[in-house]
Amino acid sequence: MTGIKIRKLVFTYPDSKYPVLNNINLDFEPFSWTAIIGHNGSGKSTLARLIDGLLSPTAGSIEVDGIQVNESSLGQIHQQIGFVFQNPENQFVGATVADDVAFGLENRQVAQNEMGEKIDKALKMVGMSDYKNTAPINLSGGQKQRVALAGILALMPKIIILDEATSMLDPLARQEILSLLQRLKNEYNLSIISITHDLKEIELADKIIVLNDSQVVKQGTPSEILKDKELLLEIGVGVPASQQLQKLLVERGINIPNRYLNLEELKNWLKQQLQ
Ligand SMILES: Nc1ncnc2c1ncn2[C@@H]1O[C@H](COP(=O)(O)OP(=O)(O)OP(=O)(O)O)[C@@H](O)[C@H]1O
Repeated sequence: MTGIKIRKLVFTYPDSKYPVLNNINLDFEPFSWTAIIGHNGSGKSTLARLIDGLLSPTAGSIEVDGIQVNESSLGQIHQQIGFVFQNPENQFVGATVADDVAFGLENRQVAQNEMGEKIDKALKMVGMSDYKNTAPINLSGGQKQRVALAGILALMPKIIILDEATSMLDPLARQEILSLLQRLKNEYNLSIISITHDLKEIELADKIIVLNDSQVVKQGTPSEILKDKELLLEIGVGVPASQQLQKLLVERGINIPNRYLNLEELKNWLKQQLQ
């Protein structure tokens, strides 16, 4: 079980007067998908870096799976957490896809005779076995993110943090990588934390955390958060198309359910009404 417990967390960058995060209390349930949303500069990436121990809290505490995140526990924490960033190009170090996946394993000093099997398994998990000997530079954006993911999965983390990991992908590649992550999460009991501005990605979460003005201003399920149009506009996420359509239907006097419906649910509801 890998949950994360954050208590009274404060973080101020050394050259800044004001905290980026101020008195944050949060729980991330094990095996869950949590989306962190908020406008640019609201502290989402900073929070992720604090969870991974890349930054140290100014005050307060973070526990990952019962282990306090601090300098002496960094090795243990990094074994549990894998990061996927926005631009996969920045994550590549190997001349081939296989070399690249090997990099993290080499850092962990995995024995040479176990390496091949682990690389093959990770590439199979992300559907990239056929590209083992390809140079990463020759892959599409979606394929690059799959390889970056394989490099992380080879290390068998329990938590994957996606820091705007799908933001550079086209809609199809984005959908593919999100479906892959959903499948992997269920198959391997992973916890996912996704920092995102993308509504499709937000909808996948079990829980959404909204950051604003260095605080957690709201937490809830996608249906609770995505029907709050004012909040979504304030943090620059935009209002889901289904919500805009729902509003239009209500204005036309159509008696539509008073809860959040995603596009698929709205389509099905309309179909039923028209039968
Ligand atoms: N290394 C740093 N030193 C000083 N200030 C920083 C540093 N990194 C980030 N900041 C500041 O901290 C605030 C939060 O940044 P952070 O990257 O966590 O926000 P974010 O919500 O992830 O933003 P975005 O959506 O644009 O990625 C911003 O005001 C940013 O300028």
